[in-house]
Amino acid sequence: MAKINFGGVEENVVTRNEFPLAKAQEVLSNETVAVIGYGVQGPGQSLNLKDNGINVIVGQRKESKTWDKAVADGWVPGETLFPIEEALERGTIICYLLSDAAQIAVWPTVKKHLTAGKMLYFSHGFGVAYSEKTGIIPPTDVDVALVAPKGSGTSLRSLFVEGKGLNSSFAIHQDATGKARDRVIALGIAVGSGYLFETTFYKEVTSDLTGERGTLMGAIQGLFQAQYEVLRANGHSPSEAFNETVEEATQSLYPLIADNGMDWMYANCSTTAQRGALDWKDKFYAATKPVFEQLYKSVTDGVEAKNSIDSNSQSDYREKLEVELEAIRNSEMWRAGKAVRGLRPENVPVPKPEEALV
Ligand SMILES: NC(=O)C1=CN([C@@H]2O[C@H](COP(=O)(O)OP(=O)(O)OC[C@H]3O[C@@H](n4cnc5c(N)ncnc54)[C@H](O)[C@@H]3O)[C@@H](O)[C@H]2O)C=CC1
Ligand SMILES: CC(=O)[C@](C)(O)C(=O)O
Ligand SMILES: [Mg+2]
Ligand SMILES: [Mg+2]
Repeated sequence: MAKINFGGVEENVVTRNEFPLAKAQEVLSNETVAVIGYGVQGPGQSLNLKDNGINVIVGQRKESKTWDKAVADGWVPGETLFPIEEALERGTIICYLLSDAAQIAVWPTVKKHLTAGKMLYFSHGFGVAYSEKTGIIPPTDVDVALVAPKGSGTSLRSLFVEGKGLNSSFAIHQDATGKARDRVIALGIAVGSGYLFETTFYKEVTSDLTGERGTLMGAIQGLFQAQYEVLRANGHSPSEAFNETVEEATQSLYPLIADNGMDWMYANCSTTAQRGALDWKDKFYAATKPVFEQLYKSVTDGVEAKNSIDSNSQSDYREKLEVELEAIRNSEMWRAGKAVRGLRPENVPVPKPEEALV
């Protein structure tokens, strides 16, 4: 493992240099990796594993949209695509990539097929860390570990195809065979991770629930909406408000942060912007820090896990979700956003020269 200094704190990480793909292929050479679930992570991880030369099969409910998607992606029924129970039977490593709520429902079936020496793999600490709520308590004679890609399965696949990779955490909950560490790191490399950092199931779930409710998803919509509404209430057009709130962020300034950090983004904006941003950042920090503290407590108190399980286990979960997403989609801000995206130069057809002259 490489020791890397992150802002003054040394951590052990694994990169493709210490653990090349060839080593991952060797570690997994006698395994059948069964990816259970073909939602968001399932396709990304299974296709990357396959393209990396790993023996992988997919287990998915028959007669579901995602079964059809798996077939469209090249998985062959009866050869590499099976109903869940058959895949569980065939797999020596079970990648449990159903939604966290579905993992609770299907657990009794999974447990039946966890014979000694197999590995149970997750991409979230949820099921095991909240075992008193989920009932997921693996038998003691199997390895239990996780690789949690820090991003959507959609990006895991698209970055892999571009020759890049998402960073992932990994954790070992149970090492029954003495090989859990090699197995999980091999899987982490083979699913297309950038670098891997070590954590525990509990730390993974508490940080992940915080991040997605916070800056990654929840906070960002709240922040965008608040600024957009203030601009609109003061007579700015939707186009102006959307460009100053979202489009400039995602198209120009956030990619600069991604490339070289916040100070570099500031340094590449005007002196006027720099002064204002430096003056106002502390006010936003002070306003939001208590909310993040409240959020973290809600996570560690188990409230967030309970809310997720309660709502995601309902049979009409998808319909209710669609109503809430529809409300966001239909808000003026995101309708304006759709129009703005449509006007990006790459989305505007180039007129033929004679038309352009008219
Ligand atoms: N969505 C993402 O990009 C990320 C997900 N994760 C974790 O990865 C795991 C998988 O998450 P997603 O890919 O988002 O799952 P998902 O919500 O897309 O669902 C995956 C599959 O579960 C199946 N399913 C749902 N209910 C079922 C039931 N009752 N019986 C049988 N199958 C059922 C669906 O057909 C689907 O193929 C979770 O632990 C999640 O927290 C981790 C990082 C990112
Ligand atoms: C994409 C990801 O890692 C999230 C936001 O934590 C999730 O989908 O659960
Ligand atoms: Mg998450
Ligand atoms: Mg996450």
